[in-house]
Parts: sequence; C-alpha cells; structure tokens
Amino acid sequence: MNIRPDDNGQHGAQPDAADCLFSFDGPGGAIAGHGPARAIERGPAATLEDRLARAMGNEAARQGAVIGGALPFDKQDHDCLWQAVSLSFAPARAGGAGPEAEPALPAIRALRPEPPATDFADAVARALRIMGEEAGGPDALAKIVLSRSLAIEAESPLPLPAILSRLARDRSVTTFRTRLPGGPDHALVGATPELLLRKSGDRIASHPLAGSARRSPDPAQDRAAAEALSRSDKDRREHRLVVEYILDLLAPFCRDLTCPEGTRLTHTRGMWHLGTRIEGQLNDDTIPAVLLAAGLHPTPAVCGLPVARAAALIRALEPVPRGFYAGAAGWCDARGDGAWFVAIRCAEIRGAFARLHAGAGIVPGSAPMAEAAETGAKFGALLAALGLPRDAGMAGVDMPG
Ligand SMILES: C=C(O[C@@H]1C=C(C(=O)O)C=C[C@H]1O)C(=O)O
Repeated sequence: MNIRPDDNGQHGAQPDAADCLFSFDGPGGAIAGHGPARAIERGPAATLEDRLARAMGNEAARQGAVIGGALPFDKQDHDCLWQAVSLSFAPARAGGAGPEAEPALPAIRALRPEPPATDFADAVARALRIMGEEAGGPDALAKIVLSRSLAIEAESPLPLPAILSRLARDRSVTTFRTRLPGGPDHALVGATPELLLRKSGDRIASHPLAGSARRSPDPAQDRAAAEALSRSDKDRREHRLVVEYILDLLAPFCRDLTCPEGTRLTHTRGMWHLGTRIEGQLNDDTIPAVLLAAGLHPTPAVCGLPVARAAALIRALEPVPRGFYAGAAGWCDARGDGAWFVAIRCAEIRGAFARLHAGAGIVPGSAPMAEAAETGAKFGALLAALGLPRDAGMAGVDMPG
C-alpha cells in the first residue's frame, strides 16, 4: 500500500484526484482511497464475508489493504466496494474553499420530485393506517421510514470536487464520495451527520440519529424548534426504537456497551436531530468494521421496525428504488478498523444527472404533510451544494401557518 504525499511532501487527503475511489472527510479527519480501480467481487450482504475472504485470501493481498465503498439499502442488492491502491489522509477537515475559489456549477435545466410531495404524504397516510390496523398484533409495524427523491438534470456534467467542497462548509457532517459501477463519473456523494459504526482496535462507536426538526435562520425560532424537538414524545419514541435496536444487535459482540451521554440534541447547518452516542468494547477485535456495519444496517433510523416488514412496505410504497441511498458508506483497513456512515443527505450522480433522496421516520402520531416538509428540509444541503435554493424541495408541501 502506497501512502501518497502531496505536492509539498505532506500527507493530505486528495478527494479531488481523478483516480479517487472513495473519500470521507469529517470532524475526525479525512481519508481518500485511490485507484486504479480494483473492485471487490459484487454481491448481496449474505455473501460479503466470503467475497472479502476471497479478495483478501492471501497475505500479500491483505498487506496494508484498505477497502471502501457503499452498501446498498436493500440487502439483496449488490454492494460496491473497492480496494484502494494508495491512500491519502488529512488530520482534520480541510474545509470548503471560498466561493471565489470554486469552479462554477452548471446551470440546472430540470428538477422533478419523484413522487410529488402530496403523493408522498398519501403514502405516509397509508403507512399510518396500516400501523393503526395492526396495532397490538404480533409483528405489528411500529415504525417505517419513507423517502422521496428529486431527479435533477444539469446543462453539463456535475463537478464532484466543487459539490464536495460546498458540502464541506458544514463542519458538523462527514462529506463523502464513493465510486459506483459503470465508470468514474458515477458516484454517491453526500454530507452525512450519522455514524453507523466506527471501530478502532477493540473500541466501537455508533451515533444513531432519529427525530428531526428544520432549523431556522432566526435564532429565537431556531431555539424554539430545538426545544420542541427535545420535548416531542413522537420524536423520542422514534429515536428510542433505533437506539434499542442497535444496542440489541451489538450486545452479543461486546463485553461493555453504554450510552455515556444519553440522548442529546445534535445539529447540522440545516437540521436539528435527536442523537445518542453508543460506545462499546468488542470481545473479538478482529471482526472487520465492514462486517459489523453490514450486520447493523439497515437500522430503524432509515428502515423501520420490524425491519423485514418495514423493508417490504418501503418497496411497495416508494416508486423509486433507493439504490445506495440509506445504505452505508465507509472504509475498513487490514486490521478491520474503519468507519461506516449512514448514506443519507446524499445524491447519486452520473454525469449531468443527480438523484437526491430524503426520508422521514413515521410512527403513530406522525402528520403526513409535516413528514413531507421534513424530507423537503433534508434535501437542503445537497440542493445548496448544487447551487439551487435550499428550499427547492419544499414545492408542493402544504403546511398550515
Ligand atoms: C432518512 C433520513 O434521515 C434519518 C431519519 C431521521 C428522522 O426520521 O428523524 C433522522 C435522521 C436520519 O436517521 C434522511 O435524511 O434521508
């Protein structure tokens, strides 16, 4: 494995390099993996361990190997993982370049919500009816996360480095890009606030988010939104289901597992969330982070409960397949250490086309149009990074007041 120095002989993450296979840049530092592209054989989650063992089957392949990429939302779909030939690092967020230093973004010629906000609200109402009918029964649907998307077409290919640089102005998130199949102009690009799993030696951490409120540029309204979220019974229930699910799944792997800070408000530039940091100590520190992440995913933060029931209903109610949205994106080194993030606040970009996705957790008590508004607000970061108004995803959202 090559560790690349930059032009000054320093080590710096180089997410802009044309041969970038994956890059992650967040509060904890930055890592980028470079090609030439060497793909891990693709397949569903059930065969991941075997495929990794085949790829890393001999000592030479294992030496310094770092893999990175994306796991799809649907565990039957094929993942897209790459083995890096060289790596670049930076200790902390390089930060977004100022607007004057950025290459111009192409004009956007079309933006199409799929489905429109009103149809999304209808799907939420349908999910709520199903929850009501099943309530108290065995395997009753307790939560479902429904999403919608915006299909965007630009006049010319969308420049990934400029989009990442604009996303990186929000220092609370981890910006990421990971190459998808079919060529270097096909990528998943985003700015996620949610850590699925980080592993360093025998220490692991997860930081699930669930329960959201849109932030306001007015400080008093912003504070009021945060306070209302921290008091909201609906959001606390929605959040608790996720934390309990993750604790249950990680417990068998850990000798120690705690939530040292309890549930707290966290924020990005555009959203408030309820978040709980989970920390644990593994019984066996050789288990790779990618396998722990694949086992945890999809949590009820992006799918629902019971998981299989919610996933089936998502397939039935959402008109556009999620692909890698609401999957996981991350990296893992030869010792199994690494970090995997929930692939939200992201877009699948191919040349001049982008598809943005955003979802919202539905529990009894959710209001359909308020959930449509929440997804509209969650599009904001990606829309702004594409040079569009942050609220361009609110079209068709009809909120009282
Ligand atoms: C599904 C998304 O976000 C997830 C859902 C949340 C919620 O329902 O409150 C909050 C954070 C994320 O776990 C998304 O951003 O698309």
